[in-house]
Amino acid sequence: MQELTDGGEEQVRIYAQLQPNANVVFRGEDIAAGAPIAAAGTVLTPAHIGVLAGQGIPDAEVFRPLTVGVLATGSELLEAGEAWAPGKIYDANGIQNAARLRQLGFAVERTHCSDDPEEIAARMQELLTRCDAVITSGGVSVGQKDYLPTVLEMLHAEPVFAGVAQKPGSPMIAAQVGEKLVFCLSGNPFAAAATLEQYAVPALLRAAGRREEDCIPVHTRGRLTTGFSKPSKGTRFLRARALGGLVEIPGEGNAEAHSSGSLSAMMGCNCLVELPAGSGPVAPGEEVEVLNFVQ
Ligand SMILES: Nc1nc2c(c(=O)[nH]1)N[C@H]1C(S)=C(S)[C@@H](COP(=O)(O)OP(=O)(O)OC[C@H]3O[C@@H](n4cnc5c(N)ncnc54)[C@H](O)[C@@H]3O)O[C@H]1N2
Ligand code: MOO
Repeated sequence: MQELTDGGEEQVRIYAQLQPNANVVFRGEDIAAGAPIAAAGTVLTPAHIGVLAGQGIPDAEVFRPLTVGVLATGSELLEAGEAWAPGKIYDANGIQNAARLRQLGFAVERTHCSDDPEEIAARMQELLTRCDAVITSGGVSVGQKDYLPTVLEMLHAEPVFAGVAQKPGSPMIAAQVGEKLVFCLSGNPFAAAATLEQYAVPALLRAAGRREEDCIPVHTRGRLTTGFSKPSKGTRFLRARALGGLVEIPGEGNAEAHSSGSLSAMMGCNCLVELPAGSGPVAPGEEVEVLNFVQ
């Protein structure tokens, strides 16, 4: 290296002993000839694409991106931008679920409809003809206008499971219409977001061709920097931010920030904290189970 000389042009004094092959990059040093670059089912990151291009490989065989139909149900729903009227709320679930699915590489067709079983069935049928799977929100519980169970029967859906023993999102339903998966999530916005991560995202990513271990939220343990004041009779999932082994539950001192109907505390969160059935309040310094959102 010229920094290890006196810089002489005609005669040069070299200050360091040369080592054979020092500072030489050998052919095949980065990737040996014939070595696999990525196993089947690997998500191609910019680094994978860079390595492929560096080997002169212009294209790679990939799975077809799946299209997911996102249907928000509820006669109270308005599209953001529409004029508000009494009794109405803006559709947050549809847009949030669609954005999350797009972030994971899915194509999305999004729409919303009223609490009318014929209309829900028609919209779901349309989405099923064009999409590989459908995610709905709202109308899954036992209220008079909760028609999703009826609609699934109308479409001769095969149940996969109905109900999950947790808060939030307990009344969700997973079913198959023909070969296609349908997830009917609760209308409460945080319940929809949490169960999308826990149940729909892993199944859809697996169907899209990802390796199984890359489809499931990774479980880690973390130490709380903030607490949660309510006891948990059943299994409870809280939205949280995990970084470097520390976990912050947002909205400290305000358990209502964690109600299924509140969404804003979800901003900036990257995981769910699992509080087992029968837990009391949790305090800073305690260790908790963390489910990291799939990247
Ligand atoms: N008798 C019982 N009632 C309820 C039970 C139960 O076990 N027994 N479970 C409760 C739980 S837990 C949940 S979760 C909800 C789920 O109900 P639905 O899925 O039928 O949800 P909706 O009533 O349609 O909506 C709930 C809430 O969320 C609002 N919402 C709906 N869609 C959207 C959207 N796209 N964007 C924003 N907000 C939305 C809706 O207006 C309601 O306020 O059932 C309980 N009941
Ligand atoms: O499951 Mo519900 O989301 O607890 O309100």
